[in-house]
Amino acid sequence: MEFVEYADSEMMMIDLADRVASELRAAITADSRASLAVPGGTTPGPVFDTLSAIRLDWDKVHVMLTDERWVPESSERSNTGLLRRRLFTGEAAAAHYLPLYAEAERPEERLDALQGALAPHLPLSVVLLGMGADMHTASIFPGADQLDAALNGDATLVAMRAPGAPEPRITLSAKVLNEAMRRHIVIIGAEKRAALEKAQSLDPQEAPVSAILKGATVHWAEG
Ligand SMILES: O=C(O)[C@H](O)[C@@H](O)[C@H](O)[C@H](O)COP(=O)(O)O
Repeated sequence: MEFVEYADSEMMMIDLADRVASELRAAITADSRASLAVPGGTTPGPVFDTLSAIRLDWDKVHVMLTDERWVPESSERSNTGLLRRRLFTGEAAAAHYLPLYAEAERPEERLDALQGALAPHLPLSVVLLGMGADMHTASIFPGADQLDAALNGDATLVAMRAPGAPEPRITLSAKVLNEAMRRHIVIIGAEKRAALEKAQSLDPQEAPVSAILKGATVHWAEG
C-alpha cells in the first residue's frame, strides 16, 4: 500500500481527480474504453466536481458506484443522486452510467440483472473507494450478514444488511475491487487515519478495508 499525505483536502481532491483522469486516459489509449467505480457518502463530492470538468473521452467511460443504498434515486440517501448532481455534469455528462439499483423491494430480486450489466466492463480500470471509521469500505461492513460472501466469494455484487446501515445495500465484492487495474482510497481526518493504521493488523472480518489494501494508494488529508 502507498500512503500519500496532502497539505489540505482541497489539494488532495484536485490531485486525485487529475490522477484518476490520467489513468482513465491511459486505459482508453490501451483498450479504446475504460471503466470507473466511485464511492458515495460525504467525502467524494469535491473529487467529482473537479473530475466532471476534465476533458477526456468520457463517452468511452462506463461509470458505476462501489456500493449503493437500496433506495430510489429521488431519495437524499441515493448515491446515484450524488453522481447526477456532482459528476454527470459538464464534460463527464457524456459518460455511461451502470446503476447498482433497480426498482424492487429487495436487492436480491435484481442482483442477477445488475450483475449481468456490469460483466462486460470488468475488470475495472480504476476504482476509487471511501472508508468509514468502523473500517468498512464500499458496503462491506463489519458484522454484515453477507460479509463472508463479499470478502471471499466469486460474485461481482453482494446484497448486504448491516447493523450500522439504515437500509439494505448492494456492494461490489472484494474480488472485483482487488481485480481493478488501479485502486485509490480517499480519507479525511485523524480518526480515519488511525482506523486505517489499525486495520492493517486486523483480519478483514473485523476490518473489511484490510482486504483491499494491497496495491492500493491511500490519499489522506487532515481536513
Ligand atoms: O454509500 C456509502 O456510504 C459509501 O459508498 C461508503 O462506503 C463510504 O465511502 C464510507 O461510508 C465513507 O463515508 P463518508 O465519506 O461519508 O465518511
